[in-house]
Amino acid sequence: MTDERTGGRPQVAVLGGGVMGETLLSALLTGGWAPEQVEVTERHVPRADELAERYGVRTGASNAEAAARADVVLVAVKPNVVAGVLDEVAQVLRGGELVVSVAAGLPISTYEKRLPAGQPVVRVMPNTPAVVGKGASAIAAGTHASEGHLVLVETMLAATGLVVRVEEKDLDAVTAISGSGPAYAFYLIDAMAEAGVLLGLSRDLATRLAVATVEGSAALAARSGDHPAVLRERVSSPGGTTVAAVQVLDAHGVRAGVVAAAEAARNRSRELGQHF
Ligand SMILES: NC(=O)C1=CN([C@@H]2O[C@H](COP(=O)(O)OP(=O)(O)OC[C@H]3O[C@@H](n4cnc5c(N)ncnc54)[C@H](O)[C@@H]3O)[C@@H](O)[C@H]2O)C=CC1
Ligand SMILES: O=C(O)[C@@H]1CCC=N1
Repeated sequence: MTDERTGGRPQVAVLGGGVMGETLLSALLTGGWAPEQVEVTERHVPRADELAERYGVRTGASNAEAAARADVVLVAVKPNVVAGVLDEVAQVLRGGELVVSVAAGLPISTYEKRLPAGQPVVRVMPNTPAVVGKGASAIAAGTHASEGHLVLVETMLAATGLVVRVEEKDLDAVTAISGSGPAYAFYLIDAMAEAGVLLGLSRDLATRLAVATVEGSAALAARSGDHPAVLRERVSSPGGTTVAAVQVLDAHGVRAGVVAAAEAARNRSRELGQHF
């Protein structure tokens, strides 16, 4: 319902209340959606109860029932579950609803084949820092999605952080960089903290220093607009500690490892799409 009683906001059904479903639910509520304008389906009943309690939203197990009440159907289940969920909701869609999916790898064309003809679909690749408003999401329009649908998705994601529009062909690469990317950053933080402990710092202090350093470096990179290599050079005093450290990172192939990791993620994203 998009009338005045709902502040112009469409009714949203979030299908799947896991990590990403909860993140998007929380972003909708932060972005001005009222709890009664959002509904979550979740197969695992204790988890559904937890979300109802925490956010005051209606929860249930029936994807079809929630979709029948919704203007926007937001698919947030694992890729291997998406086909079954679409078959459930396709029966009740009236054609005007927007279907949004965050599932990794699955091409828009496969949604369009399973849904009623002409159904608007927008694909999104978000990431978990969205839960603190520091996420990075890319969105791509399906065949029948209009400018208005993209603007609506941008509004829905407004509280999550950066939102960019991309062509769908780029979403596997986006998944490899920003979708999976928080795991690379946490991997680095964990390794830095572990190194601090090895060097004699307490784990608490080492972790706080590592987190603040990565957070501060990201903020500096974002604000300065300088190339990351220039920012790295500014840390590197001639004959000092940083060049000694970076030389060891290079000798261990860390840069090549990051590139290979991203390629593996991109390839896995493609594979997920093929098993739809
Ligand atoms: N976790 C992440 O960082 C990101 C995840 N994604 C995508 O988000 C989707 C969800 O991933 P996560 O939230 O991490 O997984 P998750 O496993 O935490 O959440 C999936 C939820 O769906 C529920 N579920 C399973 N079958 C269902 C059904 N038939 N009807 C309703 N609920 C059902 C599960 O009980 C679970 O709570 C995936 O497609 C993934 O590719 C996209 C970007 C980032
Ligand atoms: O690991 C995954 O498949 C999902 C997609 C991007 C981040 N998490």
